[in-house]
Amino acid sequence: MSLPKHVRLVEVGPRDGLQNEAQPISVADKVRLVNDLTEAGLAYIEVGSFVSPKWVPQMAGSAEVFAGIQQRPGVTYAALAPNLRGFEDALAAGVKEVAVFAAASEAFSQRNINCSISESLKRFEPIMDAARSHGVRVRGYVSCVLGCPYEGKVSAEQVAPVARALHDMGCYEVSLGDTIGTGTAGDTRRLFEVVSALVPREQLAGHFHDTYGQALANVYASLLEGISVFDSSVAGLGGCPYAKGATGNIASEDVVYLLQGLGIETGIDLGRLIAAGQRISGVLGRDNGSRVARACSAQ
Ligand SMILES: CC(C)(COP(=O)([O-])OP(=O)([O-])OC[C@H]1O[C@@H](n2cnc3c(N)ncnc32)[C@H](O)[C@@H]1OP(=O)([O-])[O-])[C@@H](O)C(=O)NCCC(=O)NCCSC(=O)C[C@@](C)(O)CC(=O)[O-]
Repeated sequence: MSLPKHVRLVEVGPRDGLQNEAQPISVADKVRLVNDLTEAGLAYIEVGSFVSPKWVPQMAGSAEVFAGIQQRPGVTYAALAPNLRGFEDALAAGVKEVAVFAAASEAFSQRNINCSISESLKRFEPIMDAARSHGVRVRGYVSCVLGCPYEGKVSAEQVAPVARALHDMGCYEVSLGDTIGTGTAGDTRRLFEVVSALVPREQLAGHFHDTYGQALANVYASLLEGISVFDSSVAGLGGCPYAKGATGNIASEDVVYLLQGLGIETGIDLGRLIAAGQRISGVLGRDNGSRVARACSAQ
């Protein structure tokens, strides 16, 4: 299969990245990050989550972040919604695209959203109905597609029916998340081979965490499988509050560098992206998790 000419990056740093930080982050810093990412040319930014603040305190204030950002026409600003309440709060905040999130492992589903996989899929149905009537697009996530922090190895055959259920209920795209970053390039190729029998490849995305240093290899393996949408996080921010030991998402800067080297367009200004990552890393007082950003900033 030939490589795609264009890849779309879904920037999840402000959500998946910041949700895991222990220290409080001001609304102003979140707004600045989203605006910086817009300036860097990201066409899709996941800004926040309308989840319970008891479960994920860092995402409290997502409505204020939406109110503060400068939205550029043509850019999608999205949020997670775990239930109808979250969807309604997102709608009230003016959100035009939401994401629902399920898991391929029962134990993770319970720890993350306090219900079984099948209960979660039922919970999404009223969101899909409400989204349709308000013209809101819905993206779907499946977590733990290559491994679970509680159950260990997860097979592609466990993932495929969950991805299909999200697709069948109307999610226009399903992102497959290697939540704990244990997957290898071989596992990734097999995952997309199996899942694409039930969901078209053009409607699948890859979401890789870099815990074992395999994320970039997994992006490349996915490209070879015809996948052309990837979730990534500026400065490699992130982890998952319900996946102990999971490190950051793959760094957006590193993915852009890989894609540029392959002659694949993203529309992203790497210099501006690096600057955005340096700034938020400074705010958080942590090392920049992007190797490309670290190397470029050292020059
Ligand atoms: C789903 C629930 C709410 C169920 O949690 P629950 O406790 O079963 O829900 P409940 O309906 O019994 O409500 C409990 C309390 O939460 C409130 N509540 C209920 N819903 C909302 C809402 N939408 N917004 C704000 N508050 C809400 C509700 O009002 C009530 O408040 P109380 O009466 O106790 O004061 C909870 O488990 C939750 O919020 N979980 C979110 C977990 C999460 O955000 N995880 C991280 C995102 S997933 C991820 O990172 C993986 C991904 C996507 O990146 C891909 C990958 O890497 O794998």
